[in-house]
Amino acid sequence: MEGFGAGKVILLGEHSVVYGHPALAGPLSYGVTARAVPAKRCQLSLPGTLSRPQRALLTRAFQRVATLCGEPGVKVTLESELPLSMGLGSSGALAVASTRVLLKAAGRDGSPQEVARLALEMEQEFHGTPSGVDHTTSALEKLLLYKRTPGQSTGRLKVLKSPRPLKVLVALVGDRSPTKHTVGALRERQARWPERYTRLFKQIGTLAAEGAKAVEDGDLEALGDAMNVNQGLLAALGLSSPQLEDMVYRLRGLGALGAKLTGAGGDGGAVIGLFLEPEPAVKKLLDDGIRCFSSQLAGPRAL
Ligand SMILES: Nc1ncnc2c1ncn2[C@@H]1O[C@H](COP(=O)(O)OP(=O)(O)O)[C@@H](O)[C@H]1O
Ligand SMILES: C[C@@](O)(CCOP(=O)(O)O)CC(=O)O
Repeated sequence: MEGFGAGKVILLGEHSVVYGHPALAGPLSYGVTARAVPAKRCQLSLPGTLSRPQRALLTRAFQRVATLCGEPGVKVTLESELPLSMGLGSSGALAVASTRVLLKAAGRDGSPQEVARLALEMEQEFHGTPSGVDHTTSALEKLLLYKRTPGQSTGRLKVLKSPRPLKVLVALVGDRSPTKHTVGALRERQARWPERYTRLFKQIGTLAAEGAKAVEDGDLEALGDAMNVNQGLLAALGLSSPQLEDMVYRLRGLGALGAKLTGAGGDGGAVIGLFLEPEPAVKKLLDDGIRCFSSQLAGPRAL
């Protein structure tokens, strides 16, 4: 038995989404697969390479969703294609994959909405107070405009249709930045200078709403411009780094319509570039030894 949870990229609106503003996010084809085999009791099997605190965290998170699924008698193993804490939603994907396989083991399929509702239990263990955008995008596997309900980790969403293929290049740079730390450090700055930070969050939320309209209108140039402006605001919030900035400028130099960090940011993480055709840029970066790949987030696919 298997369950899959997709990774995600945020095109516009990370961090401000935590404060109740909209974000535009889409699913990756890479993700996490959870596999279950019959066992005496419900358990998560983990590789010996994980540290003791990591094991404890994962076991706790798994147990929360296992309880809700009625503790089916299975042993679950995980296989991830996503780098950890690099902005691609590995924890949300893990939560969705585990939830899907536990539901299946309990004899239920579960709608994407139900999967998202249950997976939140796990995601809360990783993030504390997630906006919900990661695991919701992972469960629905659609391009979404998502807005958190104040004080909660669920929200309202609109599934967006793109008349044009929406293709991004994703490049990985620098060291891991756990989301919990980045969100926590920003929370301290926001608490100290609330008006200044609230102003920036609002502006980012407006960009996300404008970006969603640009997607629906097929105006990729307008979407790319919103991404570039969003990057400037993320840097103003203290979420970028020299390595992330270098990659942003590199992708723009390679023809990206827009480029920005995606996810939590920090010292390192993922940078996305919106391209009409990303493959030549992917090839160039791979030749230079940079970890990267392309992904289509929405829109018509070539036959
Ligand atoms: N395959 C996995 N194996 C073990 N832990 C994982 C796995 N995928 C995700 N995690 C957990 O999720 C955390 C990463 O989540 P986070 O810092 O939110 O970054 P992101 O979601 O951007 O990858 C890891 O520290 C770990 O606790
Ligand atoms: C920074 C944030 O907006 C997105 C984090 O994404 P990731 O965990 O870095 O993939 C946090 C959240 O939405 O809960």
